[in-house]
Amino acid sequence: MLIELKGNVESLKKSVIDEIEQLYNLEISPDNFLPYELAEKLAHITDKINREIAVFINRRGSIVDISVGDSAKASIPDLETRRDMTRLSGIRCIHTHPGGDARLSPVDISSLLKLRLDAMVALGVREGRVNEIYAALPERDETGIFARAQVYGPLELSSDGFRAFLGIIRDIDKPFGNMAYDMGDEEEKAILVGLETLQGRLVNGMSEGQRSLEELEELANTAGVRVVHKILQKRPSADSAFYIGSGMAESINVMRQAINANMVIFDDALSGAQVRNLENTTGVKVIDRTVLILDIFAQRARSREGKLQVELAQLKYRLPRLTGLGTVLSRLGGGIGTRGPGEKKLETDRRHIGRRMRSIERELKEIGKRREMLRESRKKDAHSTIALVGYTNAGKSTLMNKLCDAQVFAEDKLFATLDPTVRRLKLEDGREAMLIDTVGFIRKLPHELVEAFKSTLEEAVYADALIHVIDISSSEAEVQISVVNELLDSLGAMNKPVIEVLNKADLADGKERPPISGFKAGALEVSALTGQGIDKLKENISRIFPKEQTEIKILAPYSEGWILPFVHENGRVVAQKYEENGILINAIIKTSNVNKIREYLVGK
Ligand SMILES: Nc1nc2c(ncn2[C@@H]2O[C@H](COP(=O)(O)OP(=O)(O)OP(=O)(O)O)[C@@H](O)[C@H]2O)c(=O)[nH]1
Ligand SMILES: [Mg+2]
Repeated sequence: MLIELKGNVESLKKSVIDEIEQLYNLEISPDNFLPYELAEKLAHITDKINREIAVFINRRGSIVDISVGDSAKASIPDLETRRDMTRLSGIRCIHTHPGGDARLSPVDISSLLKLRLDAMVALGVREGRVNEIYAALPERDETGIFARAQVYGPLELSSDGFRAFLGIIRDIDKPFGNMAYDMGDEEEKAILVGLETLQGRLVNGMSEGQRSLEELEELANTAGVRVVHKILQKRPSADSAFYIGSGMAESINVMRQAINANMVIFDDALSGAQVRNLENTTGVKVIDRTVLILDIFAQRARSREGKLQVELAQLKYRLPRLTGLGTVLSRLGGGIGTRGPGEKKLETDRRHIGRRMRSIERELKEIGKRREMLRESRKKDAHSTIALVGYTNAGKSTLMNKLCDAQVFAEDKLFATLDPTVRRLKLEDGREAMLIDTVGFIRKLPHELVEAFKSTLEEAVYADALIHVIDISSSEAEVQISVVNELLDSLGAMNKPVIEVLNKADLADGKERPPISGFKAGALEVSALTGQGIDKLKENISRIFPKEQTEIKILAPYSEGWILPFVHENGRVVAQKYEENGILINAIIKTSNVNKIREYLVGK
């Protein structure tokens, strides 16, 4: 399967294509201008096929493109959009000349300047070896334009000079004079695009399409992208080729040049073909809501399990869309959509993806088993478990901190929590429950993510009860409630007591609350921030576990050797003391088990 190989490849043997594709896997250190291994491999392949191969490398050392045939045909038009015209593209081209003569052709030089490459390097190949090397670096003219080239050569592969090139390139690339240019050339500036397909109900004067787009902006901000424009197109349904109308796609191309945007983010999941078409027409990187959410998760995942889950979701999403995202994204070399958990670059090779997915799934299964054992041991502890669920940013973690006097990370950003966190919750009557903080929900949550986070989400499925945290200050509360309920339902987590909590009541204080429905009459107003309503909430929590556990004190005679193991098995021993006539045990056990040892109870 050919993924990113371009140019004249039809007549190549499968084995050669494989060999060329393997080049993508080469580890290239950012300070190695011309890796020895790469040069040797290129020479070897060139000798076999008797044709030019061009490899494009960015400054981080990633190969962003490979093309076979004539280097002049190796077009990388998207480089234009990457940076200001007064700066270099940050990409160098290393290509071969079969026949041994490495002198650069006029076409080589004009490609260098036209594409504002960092360097154009030619390897003359003779009998499978690098015979000689020529390299050209661009130079600015008086006005700062890259109009000339400085040619170096003939050089040898072992030459130390190559190392110096990287420094020279950095110097050349320094901003010229007082030319105005955007310091944040790595900053991602996006146009957001949504669809208004159905004439839904207006909430606070906004349609569902508008509100979803607002949320997309929040997601973009969370991911570190600046939103420079938002478009909502009214259409009866999404276009299969472009999602929006093709005319609209073309006008986005004009618009993004005018306002200097370097990416377009769509509010729904796009197919690979749609991404490809949209990227071709708009001339910039195109991503969708799913990629954005996955990117946020990738940035935030901390635990091994979380990281694996996110990577798996990313790969699942990517696999059927490789032709779309694979080409342009990888060429652009970075940013949203290319990051894996921990800044790892995502795999773009289909076979590798398959292999990686299987290995992640295996490891996750192992971790899942351990999680299950943990759950079992909690059960044995006779501890009831309560899971905090709710829309992202509703205040789940803040509430957990208040209830348990804990210091769980909470932040006014989406998806602050990814890993389920467990804390002990002391109830007024001395009993204890385990409180579990979970990942927040969001509308249009990518199903790849739900799938991958199943074992994490299962914490909610296996909990004895749920606390559904609702941000009552949000104008979106109603939609958020139904999104959460639907997701819980689909996970099969609804068949248990649910306490609904209307959080952030402090913000609504004094203000008329918009009429919101969708929650139960008994829903409790609280503020996780000020503590308002928290005691009442604790009472409610105690009430849903009617004496499931009881604290007992017994004296087990030494003749009744079964008692201590029985208590251990069915509860949690708080203290035990060996006395003259037996073992004095303090324990918390399930109420249903008290009868079996009732005759040994000693007061309370
Ligand atoms: N005014 C006010 N702000 C609150 C209250 N509860 C939480 N917040 C704020 O809301 C923001 C989100 O809180 P988190 O506790 O991180 O929300 P979360 O539900 O855990 O969010 P995710 O983990 O991202 O799903 C934070 O800035 C909190 O300070 C509240 O009762 N009143
Ligand atoms: Mg949280």
